[in-house]
Amino acid sequence: MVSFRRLEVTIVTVSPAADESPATDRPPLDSTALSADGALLPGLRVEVVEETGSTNALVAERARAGEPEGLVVVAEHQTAGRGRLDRRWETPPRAALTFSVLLRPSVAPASWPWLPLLAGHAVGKTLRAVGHDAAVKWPNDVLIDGRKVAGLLVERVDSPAGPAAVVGIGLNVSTSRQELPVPEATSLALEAGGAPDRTALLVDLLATLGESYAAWQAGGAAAEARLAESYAAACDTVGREVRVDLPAAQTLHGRATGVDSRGRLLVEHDGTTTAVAAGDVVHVRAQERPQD
Ligand SMILES: O=C(O)CCCC[C@@H]1SC[C@@H]2NC(=O)N[C@@H]21
Repeated sequence: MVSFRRLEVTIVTVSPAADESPATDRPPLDSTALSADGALLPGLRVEVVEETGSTNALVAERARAGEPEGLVVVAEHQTAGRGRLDRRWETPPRAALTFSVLLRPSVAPASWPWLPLLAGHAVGKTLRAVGHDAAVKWPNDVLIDGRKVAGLLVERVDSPAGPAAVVGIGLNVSTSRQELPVPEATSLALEAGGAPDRTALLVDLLATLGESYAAWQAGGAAAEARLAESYAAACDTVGREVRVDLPAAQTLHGRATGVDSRGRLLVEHDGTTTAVAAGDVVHVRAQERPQD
């Protein structure tokens, strides 16, 4: 099991406001500090690559070849970054934190759907710890003030060494308004008037993720019940009118009322509650609600 200690990291502002033209002075990650044999992050092996197609693809390949859990690959630039539902995830070089973590959870596969929620929750906690008003959007996004700042893509990989999960995280750090793909997205720099140091932020993110992962693996059903409560409290989706596009081209409209002990979103409509295991959620404004 991966276990790595909590680190106190000071996040310093180093870049100009991202609202202006794209920053040209984006400092590289400190790969020496990150890769120093787990010195900063015991239990993890961090590799920084200048450019790759997708860190999820790269880590999945390593998982198939038998790599043990704890590998983290961070890319300064992805040329074919993958998002959920076959979407693309594009960020300019050094403007984001784009990385993937290889895990081999010992818990039953039925519990694995917790992984994206657990990881998104860890990103939200880390951002709140450095002063951002971050919330999670079920199941895979992290928002600041209703705008998406981070997305997660968790993929299962089968290998002779057993099943693995690749947890991919993309967090917009110094991305300017004009570099963002949609107006509903944001970056830390846009929210705070300057970008944090990405190395320190990555260390903090990985430490928080490691803590949550260890507690989940060790805690069984009680830990999942606690996680459901804590996730729901940090979830911007809960309490909202939502439209959920379900995998079988069906759509569900209703009010999100909570998250159950399996991580499913509970959606209430006409007195009936549906537990949603997978779907694309839209937070619906009142005027967009369908006529009953
Ligand atoms: O919001 C989404 O749809 C998920 C985006 C996930 C992007 C990250 S960036 C690091 C990792 N590598 C990928 O190709 N995708 C994930």
